[in-house]
Amino acid sequence: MIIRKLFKFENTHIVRDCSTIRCRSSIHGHSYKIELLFESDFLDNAQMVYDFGLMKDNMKTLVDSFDHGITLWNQDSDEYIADMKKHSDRWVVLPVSPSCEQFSRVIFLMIDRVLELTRGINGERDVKLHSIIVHETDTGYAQCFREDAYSQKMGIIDLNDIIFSDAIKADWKDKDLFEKLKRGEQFVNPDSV
Ligand SMILES: Nc1nc2c(c(=O)[nH]1)N=C([C@H](O)[C@H](O)COP(=O)(O)OP(=O)(O)OP(=O)(O)O)CN2
Repeated sequence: MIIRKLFKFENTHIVRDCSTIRCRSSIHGHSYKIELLFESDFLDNAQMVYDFGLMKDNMKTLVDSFDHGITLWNQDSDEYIADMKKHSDRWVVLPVSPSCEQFSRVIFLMIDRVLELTRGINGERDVKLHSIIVHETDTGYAQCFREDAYSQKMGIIDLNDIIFSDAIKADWKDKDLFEKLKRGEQFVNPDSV
C-alpha cells in the first residue's frame, strides 16, 4: 500500500542553462507542493502504514526549511550567491541546480535518511520511501524514485554539500537536526503527537 502526505512551501530560484528564457534569466518564485509517498506491506498498531502526524516533526521541518527562502546552486557565480545572501536571511545552498527534478532528488535523500534513522514505536514495519513528487507549478512536476535519488547518471548528491542558512536553522526545534542526520544519529518517534 502507498500513502501520501502533502506539504507546501514558497521558494524562489533561477535555473541556469535551461531553454525557458524567463526561467534562466529572471529570479522567480513558485508555490511548491511536495508529495511524500511511503509504502509498506504491513500496518502498525493503529492499522496505518505510518501515522501522518509523525511526518510533521523532522520530515516537515526539513521540507519547510525551503519556505520563504531562496535556493542557490553552489556552481552559480560568487557575485550572485553573495548578493542573494545579502538580501535574504533564508537561503539554502545546493550542490545541484534548483530544477524541480533536483528538488525532488534532494528531498528524497533527506526524507529517506530521516526514515532510515527513525525508530518507530507503534508497530510500524518495513516502511519505505516510495517517491517524492515536487509540483513546481499547477502544470509541471517531477517524481523522484529511489533509483533517481541515488543515480550516478544524474550525479550523486552528498548531504554534506547542502547548507541551510542560520535563519532557517534558528526556526528548527532541534537546531542540530541536519548535523545529526549527516552523522547518522538515531531518532525515536514520540508516542503522541
Ligand atoms: N523539466 C523542467 N522544466 C522546467 C523547469 C523545471 O524545473 N523542470 N522549470 C522551469 C521554470 O522554473 C518555470 O518557471 C516553470 O515553467 P513552466 O512550466 O513553463 O511554467 P508556466 O507557469 O509558465 O506554465 P504554464 O503551463 O504555461 O502555465 C521551466 N521548465
